[in-house]
Amino acid sequence: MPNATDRRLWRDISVFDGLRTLPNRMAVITEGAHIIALSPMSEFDEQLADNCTEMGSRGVMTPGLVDCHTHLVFGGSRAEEFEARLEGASYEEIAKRGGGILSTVRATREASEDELLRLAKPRLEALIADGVTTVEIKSGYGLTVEDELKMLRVARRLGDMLPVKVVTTLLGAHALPPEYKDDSDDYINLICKEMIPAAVAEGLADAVDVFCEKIAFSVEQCERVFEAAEAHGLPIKAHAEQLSNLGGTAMAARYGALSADHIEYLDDTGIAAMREAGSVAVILPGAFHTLRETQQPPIASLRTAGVPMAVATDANPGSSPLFMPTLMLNLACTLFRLTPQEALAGMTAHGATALGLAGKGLIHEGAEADICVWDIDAPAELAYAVQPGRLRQRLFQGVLTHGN
Ligand SMILES: N=CN[C@@H](CCC(=O)O)C(=O)O
Ligand SMILES: [Zn+2]
Repeated sequence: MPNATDRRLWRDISVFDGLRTLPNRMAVITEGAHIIALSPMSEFDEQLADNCTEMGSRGVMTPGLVDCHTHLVFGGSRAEEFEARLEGASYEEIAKRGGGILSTVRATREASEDELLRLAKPRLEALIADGVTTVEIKSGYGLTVEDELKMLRVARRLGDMLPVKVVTTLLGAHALPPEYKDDSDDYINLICKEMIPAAVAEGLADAVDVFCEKIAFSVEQCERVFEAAEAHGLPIKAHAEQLSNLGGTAMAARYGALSADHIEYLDDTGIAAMREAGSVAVILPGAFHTLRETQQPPIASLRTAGVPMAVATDANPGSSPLFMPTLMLNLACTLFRLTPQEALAGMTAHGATALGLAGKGLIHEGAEADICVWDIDAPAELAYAVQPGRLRQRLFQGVLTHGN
């Protein structure tokens, strides 16, 4: 099997470069962890093929997929809640009676770090098998300092043991834990004064996130969390405008949010604030689908405003128990009318920007060799059909981890 230092050559391949499909069929060469040549097949200099391992021809090359919003580390199952929703209970009603996120909190608190790792590994392997090379993993089901750190340690360990880049996000402000019932400001104090500093001290968090919603935290409370994050030098993101329009996105944009996620109820003020701040709109069709939402995110207005749109799985036990990134490409198109190119850019270049990794998720000479090659004829087919098994080859940091 070739190793990372070999030169590898693909011929006559269609390339989606992270933003668009290149007009010509291409030749691509990698060496070590980087792409060293990318040229139209018609201009390919055959001498460059010397000393290259031939990796095949035809098919489609994309950057490795970037899943920029997941909650992969959790205990328990919410199948019963799924059934309750089918019988008419809403996500908010279930949350208000102590189910929903809090039911996962109970199971996650009970699980050891090793147990959470054992449970999360196959979920992440499923994403990797569908082309993911960079993934974000949030905490948010611990809601004590120790349990949040436990989740983040699991996320870091997953990144150490599997061929994927893991970016971690502290989501202490995901739900109000029962022991702080009627004391939500005290819980926000705990996040600001203990949780964020502890996560920073252990190097466990790459960003800080909040759930700004009536069933979670107010705009003012989320702002306090962002102030603490800023004081510790951490970038911020927000679950905002998912179930109602509270204005959390505009506030997050004032703190330079990397992204605002869900945003079904986002209004023009919020869109303008995002454009101004350079925030990415993270579109989560899995949650929209699972919760049978009806309010569409304002795709056309985001497009007109030039706000970059990312697409992610939101893989989690409640609102999006869906662990298949390419399914999200399909849902983003069918539910929200993204074009297949927009959906793919959302899970490559724009997904990377939503993680503060602008420049990743692209194919060009000099780019890192995080690459997927798919057994399809055109990039749009990745969004058009929902069909496991099309990943022919996957390179992570130049190492071939799938195919041959
Ligand atoms: N919206 C809030 N948080 C998660 C849901 C988590 C859950 O239901 O367990 C989300 O992104 O959809
Ligand atoms: Zn989420």
